[in-house]
Amino acid sequence: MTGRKDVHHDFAVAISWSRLKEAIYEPFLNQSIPYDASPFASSAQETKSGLWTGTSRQVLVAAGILAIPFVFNYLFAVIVYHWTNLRRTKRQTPPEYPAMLPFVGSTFSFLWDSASFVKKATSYAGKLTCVRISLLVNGIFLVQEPAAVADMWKNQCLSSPIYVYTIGLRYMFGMSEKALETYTADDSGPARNPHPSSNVAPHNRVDFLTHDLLLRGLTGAPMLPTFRRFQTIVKRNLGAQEIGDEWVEMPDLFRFFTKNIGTAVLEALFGPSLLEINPGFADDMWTFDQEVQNLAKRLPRFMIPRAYQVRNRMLAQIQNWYRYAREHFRDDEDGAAGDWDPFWGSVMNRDRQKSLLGIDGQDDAAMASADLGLMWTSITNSVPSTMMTALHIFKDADLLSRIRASLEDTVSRDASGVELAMDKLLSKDLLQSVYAEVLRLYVQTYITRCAPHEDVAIGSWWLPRNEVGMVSSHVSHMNTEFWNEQNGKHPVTSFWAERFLLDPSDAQSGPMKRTAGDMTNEAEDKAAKGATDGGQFSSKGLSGAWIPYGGGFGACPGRLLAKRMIMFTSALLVSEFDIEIRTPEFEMDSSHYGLGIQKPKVPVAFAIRRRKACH
Ligand code: HEM
Repeated sequence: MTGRKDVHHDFAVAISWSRLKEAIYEPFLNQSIPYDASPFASSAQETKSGLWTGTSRQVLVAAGILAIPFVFNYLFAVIVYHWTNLRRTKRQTPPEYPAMLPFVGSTFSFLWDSASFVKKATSYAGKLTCVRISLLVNGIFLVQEPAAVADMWKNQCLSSPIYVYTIGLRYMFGMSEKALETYTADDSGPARNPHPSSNVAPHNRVDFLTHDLLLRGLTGAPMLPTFRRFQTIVKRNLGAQEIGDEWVEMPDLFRFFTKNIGTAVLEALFGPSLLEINPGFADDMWTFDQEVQNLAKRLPRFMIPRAYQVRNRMLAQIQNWYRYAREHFRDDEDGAAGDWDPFWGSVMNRDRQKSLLGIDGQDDAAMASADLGLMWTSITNSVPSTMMTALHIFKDADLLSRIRASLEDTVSRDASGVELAMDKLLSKDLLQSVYAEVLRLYVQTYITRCAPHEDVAIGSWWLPRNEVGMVSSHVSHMNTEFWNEQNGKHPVTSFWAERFLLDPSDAQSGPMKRTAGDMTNEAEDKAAKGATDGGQFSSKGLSGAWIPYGGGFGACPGRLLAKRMIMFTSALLVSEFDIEIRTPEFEMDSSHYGLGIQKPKVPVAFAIRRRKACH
């Protein structure tokens, strides 16, 4: 027995080949010892356990031998990683983040522990950096160094989201491989002029055509009519709720928002017909949203049947809508239907039909996948962010009364109801700061770029040609090197309504961290007294740091509409209703990390009543 222990001990201390051989062969040798002549086993039971010990040790040792190349490989990767970071030269490719398992690389950590893995992988010596992570199929570059992120937005070659489009359309929104071929073949870029090295036919420039239609539809002339529809529908939806002077208890704030605000987003953008002919569509959207991260992880149908069922149902409902709208919509040669009609909603949808169906391989089914993506993006980002803005305001009585006071010159009422002057509302400092802080705190999205034709300089690194660069908004938003935390009083992980208010005479104010050297005497005095006079909303200098909407030419085309929807809805609720939050403490859910905005993990109960001042 002692001899066996020694073998184990020696193996652990020094891996010597002769000992390993001995350890592997010994159990076989033991098997040949006659039962009754065995010096070790005195019973059948003991023989069995002796054999078991031997076999398991053999397996362990064999595994140990097999692991040796992996261990060396890992150690080598660790050395290269540190070497590259410590001896950085200008314009080098970001180093590979060491991963124990070859082929699989960091896949499991990236998919199942994203928040902490991405945070860990993208910081070196306490600062944000750029790094390559290897995944099952290929690798991606995580880009977090602020200068590199800012360059991602500036460089026209990096403005195409086509890579993430193809991934999203294939795995999340169910587009067929045939239709996807045009997407994967398009290397012409999203700009009006195609990349000089690209040979894609003009009618197949799906990247440009999609982006251009979205920009025109969501930031151009049709945006305001869409927003006005949204205002009318929200007021109609809230008016239809049975809420009077008495408190009404409700179990789930998110449900309240999906019902009243989510349907308003859908109806304003896509018209009432979509929801009228598919009464379950809005609810299906939230079921789909619960499942979408499983689809993004590429889990097969038998593991997540509900995800595939709800997706199929929604794709069929969208195609129903096309048929209905085609049958009922009438326009004349002057385009009298204008920017909005009840069948297609925004003119953008009519234009998308005309343009996108002309692309090779596209049909109604492919179009439905693209529209499901657009619908999901528009509603699942704006509803939770509106809810979190309102929730923070109503949770804090002092903040609520300051916001109410600031909105006094914005609200007017007449016989037809309440009106909010949007030009004034959009420039309210405190409300803008709350909105910006909510997006900073809760948006957990990846912004993905790829330059198919050339290597691109990002900060002091190179992003190689045809490789995918990805920025996590959350990592940038939690950068303690950048954000002002007022010496720990307002950590980046917590909500601070005034974070984006800059008072020039107060060096402790503003979104960015400032050093003591920046302070004037007056500012030092104020800081010592802890005084703040408010200040003005400021987003100056935040281009590589506050990135809830991505950035540059590829930035979210819905951002202007989203800001209007969030600020309008919050202001409307604040001026028309009292809300008491009954579940003040809750955890936020990070399970959608990379795909959008956090929501509370549990239903947030609340009570609501119409404000007496509003009658
Ligand atoms: C708070 C709300 C929202 C947030 C945080 C958000 C965030 C984002 C982000 C991070 C991107 C990627 C941008 C990039 O690659 O640089 C994006 C893309 C996009 N967003 Fe938004 N979004 C919001 C609301 C909306 C709304 C309301 C719409 C539609 C009405 C919309 C439509 C889109 C579309 C269509 C894209 C893809 C754009 C393209 O590829 O050209 N988003 N959004």
